[in-house]
Amino acid sequence: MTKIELDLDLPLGGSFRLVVASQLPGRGITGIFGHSGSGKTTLLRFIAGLQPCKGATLIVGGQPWQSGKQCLAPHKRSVGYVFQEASLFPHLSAKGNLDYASKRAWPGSSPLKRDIIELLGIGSLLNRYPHQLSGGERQRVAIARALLINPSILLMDEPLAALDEARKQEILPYLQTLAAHIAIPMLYVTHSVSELSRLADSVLILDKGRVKAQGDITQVSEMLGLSDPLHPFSILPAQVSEVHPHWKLVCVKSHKASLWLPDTGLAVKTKVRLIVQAKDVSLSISAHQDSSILNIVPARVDDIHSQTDGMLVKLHSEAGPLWAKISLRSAEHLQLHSGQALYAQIKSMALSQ
Ligand SMILES: Nc1ncnc2c1ncn2[C@@H]1O[C@H](COP(=O)(O)OP(=O)(O)OP(=O)(O)O)[C@@H](O)[C@H]1O
Repeated sequence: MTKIELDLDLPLGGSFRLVVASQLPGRGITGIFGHSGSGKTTLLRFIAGLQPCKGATLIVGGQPWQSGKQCLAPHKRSVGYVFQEASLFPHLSAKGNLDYASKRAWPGSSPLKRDIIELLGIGSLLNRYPHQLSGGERQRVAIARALLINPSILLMDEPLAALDEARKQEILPYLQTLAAHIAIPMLYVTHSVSELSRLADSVLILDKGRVKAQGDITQVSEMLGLSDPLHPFSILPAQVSEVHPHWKLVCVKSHKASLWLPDTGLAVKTKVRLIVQAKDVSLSISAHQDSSILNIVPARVDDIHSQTDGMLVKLHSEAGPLWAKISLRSAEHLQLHSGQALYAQIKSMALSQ
């Protein structure tokens, strides 16, 4: 496994310093998340050898890329890099771009070219030139090209940021399939929580150059959910337990609760993540039987934060940890207090597979 060990303290112009001492998983997608200017791109550039940092340590799969005085030059690091804009050679077809990479592949066992082409669904595009491809197709070819050099790590810096929503939705399933099939670590920089919740197994959250949290996405979900304090949300891991064709609903089990969602064709046992916006959770003292809301779960108040536009309530619910955003009037009406037992009504939630 190509585990990544990082230890760097990098002062950059002004008062900004990037300080990271972490170990990142050797497989799957690790999301690098943080506000603009938090140091995400600088971290990828350091790993690629493009951003020098004296005294830092970087061990990739047991190989020291930087340690003490030793520092591998960028061209000696087996890194695949995918940027926001697909940087394909415009004078080469998609196939020409891929061949360029395979001729320069690092030695060692690598996935087959035809498998990478298939995983990214670009077989029918090979004879086209970059200007004849859509943004999403160009990006899929760019990812294939980055993988064909047989890298030890794939670095992706906001690879979907330049695409419209429809193109993003088109490319996400390919990235999910890649992560499941390619046995190298992929570091994925993004501002998008929905991309993170859909793709990342583990997350490193940067804040002003420091690691604010790191771990499995469910371990850091509370921090992620508060990354925009005005629009908090919760991430709940769940699994489809039942499909109900008559109601056109599926039932998912999240922690101890069973929640109902519109049927989008998911099979029983499919693992999903639910994103629940705090504004979509309301609270009641009793479990209303006469409500059209499908999902009502017992909960206990953990904490209450006063915000400019209402109260943010941290709940321990049968579906897992939940944030609810309610008005000050409702909080007073419910006589809200820590430890109080009540019911959380989840009005809607997004599902990412
Ligand atoms: N070569 C440099 N010299 C001086 N300062 C730099 C340099 N490169 C980056 N910075 C500063 O370091 C900080 C982190 O930049 P970085 O590009 O890593 O952030 P980011 O999290 O990727 O931001 P964004 O999401 O906007 O792309 C910023 O304040 C930036 O201005």
